[in-house]
Amino acid sequence: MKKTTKICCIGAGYVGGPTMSVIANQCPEIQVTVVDINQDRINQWNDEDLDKLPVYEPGLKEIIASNRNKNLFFSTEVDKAIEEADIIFISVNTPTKTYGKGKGQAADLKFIELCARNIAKVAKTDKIVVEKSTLPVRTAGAIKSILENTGNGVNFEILSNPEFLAEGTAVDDLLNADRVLIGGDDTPTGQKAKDTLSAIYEHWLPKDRILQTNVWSSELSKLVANAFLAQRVSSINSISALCERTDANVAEVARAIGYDSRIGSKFLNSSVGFGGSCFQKDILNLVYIASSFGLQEVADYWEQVIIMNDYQKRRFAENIISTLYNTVSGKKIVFYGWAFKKDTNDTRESAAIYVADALLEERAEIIVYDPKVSEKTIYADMDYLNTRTPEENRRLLKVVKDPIKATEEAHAIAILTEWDEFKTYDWDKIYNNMLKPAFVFDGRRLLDSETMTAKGFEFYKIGQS
Ligand SMILES: NC(=O)c1ccc[n+]([C@@H]2O[C@H](COP(=O)([O-])OP(=O)(O)OC[C@H]3O[C@@H](n4cnc5c(N)ncnc54)[C@H](O)[C@@H]3O)[C@@H](O)[C@H]2O)c1
Ligand SMILES: O=c1ccn([C@@H]2O[C@H](COP(=O)(O)OP(=O)(O)O[C@H]3O[C@H](CO)[C@@H](O)[C@H](O)[C@H]3O)[C@@H](O)[C@H]2O)c(=O)[nH]1
Repeated sequence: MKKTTKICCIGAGYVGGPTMSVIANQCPEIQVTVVDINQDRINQWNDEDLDKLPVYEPGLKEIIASNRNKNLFFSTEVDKAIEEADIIFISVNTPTKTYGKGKGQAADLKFIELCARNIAKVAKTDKIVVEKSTLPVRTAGAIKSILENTGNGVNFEILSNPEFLAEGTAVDDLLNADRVLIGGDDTPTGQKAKDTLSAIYEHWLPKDRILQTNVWSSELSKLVANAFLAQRVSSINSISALCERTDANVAEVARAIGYDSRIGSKFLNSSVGFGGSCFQKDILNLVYIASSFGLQEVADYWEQVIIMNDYQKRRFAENIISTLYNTVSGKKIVFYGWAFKKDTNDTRESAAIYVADALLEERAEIIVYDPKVSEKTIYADMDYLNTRTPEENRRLLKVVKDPIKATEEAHAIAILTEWDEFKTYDWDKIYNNMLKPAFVFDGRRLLDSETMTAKGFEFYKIGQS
């Protein structure tokens, strides 16, 4: 009888969970086990109530419902899953370092190293080890060294297979990936490992979308893809500031340039600034790598993308303060949205956090409504900044479940996430609820200026005067 292929994925987060669920769904003959050291997270993945999964992604709960405990398992038994697996994906977090050399820029690889050491300790048979996490170029070398020097003499092939899914569209991105990148050695065993991994994706993707490269190109391409995408957002955001001074409209400019097929129309939506766990972290990592090779001009070039993003968030907050007669002290400002983009419950590096912080420094009172983000997460985000005490954060910022009631006696509304439901609200009722003049600051260019102005609002939209 043919032996069942077994996959273990270490790290049941925003990447490990959805990626492995889709692999299990598309490859019924493969057994997939996703492991994590965080017992709470695993409990959530195993929760009977599919609305309690730790990651919200459209289409995900349906996939989990039809595969969980058939060929898809979530567990804390890390060693057992490693031992049994033929292929091990490492999908743990690689945050920006907060200490020591490279603090504030370099990727913290301690979780990766722990995984490598654990695999080396436990593995008794040959394994393919796949870097799914985003890693600095040449990390595979470090993993290889740990595995070969501390292992039990078994053979490890190390592949780089960065993930390109975007949150909010993870399932669709996985099912219809533009490309899958597989980096590995050109040796016969390296080629065999690349082909084994490729065969998994070939279950649902055409072969010509699966690119094979050397390991270093694959690792670097992931950082570069994110840097290019973020650069587009910062570029259009820089132009939004100019539009606000010149009566040009950033959407019209984006459309006009996007029609040029060399430029393309995607990723030109001006906003309050990009967030998410990846863009900033990966660019900082690129900046660190470039400067550690003495390429200061390269480092400075990419750092500007972050500087522009910080400027955009600051500019949005400052515009609220100056428009509200240069003081927001004691004024009630309602935040519509806290997630870093729509259709996700993820708030990492969300612009909302930094705008809230700037307004709280000016003693505003903030009321937050987000359809998917919990009160606990919002307070954790604010406390993490360490700008003020947790008690002050809870006194000045409230989280509510009724977005319309929240606007009673409010001085202003700020739109921080582009949730579709905000477009469907009864804005006449909201107008009546608010103090006058009723200000709306649209950081996502979600609402129509003419309609909002006709209703009586003082309406400000990023990138439009
Ligand atoms: N979030 C995204 O959209 C996205 C997309 C592409 C790539 N990435 C990259 O993928 C990686 C994972 O990102 P994420 O958003 O899923 O992170 P995450 O924080 O959501 O999940 C990581 C998980 O790994 C677990 N973990 C850490 N060390 C462990 C260990 N030694 N053993 C077992 N479990 C361990 C943590 O408990 C956590 O649950 C990062 O490198 C990130 O840059 C993320
Ligand atoms: O035109 C745009 C496009 C995006 N954004 C913002 O940019 C941030 C990132 O958005 P997006 O890239 O859609 O989501 P992520 O989940 O962060 O995905 C990025 O980061 C992932 C993690 O590395 C990669 O896998 C994806 O390919 C890459 O798109 C969000 O705050 C968006 O609101 C804009 O402001 N304007």
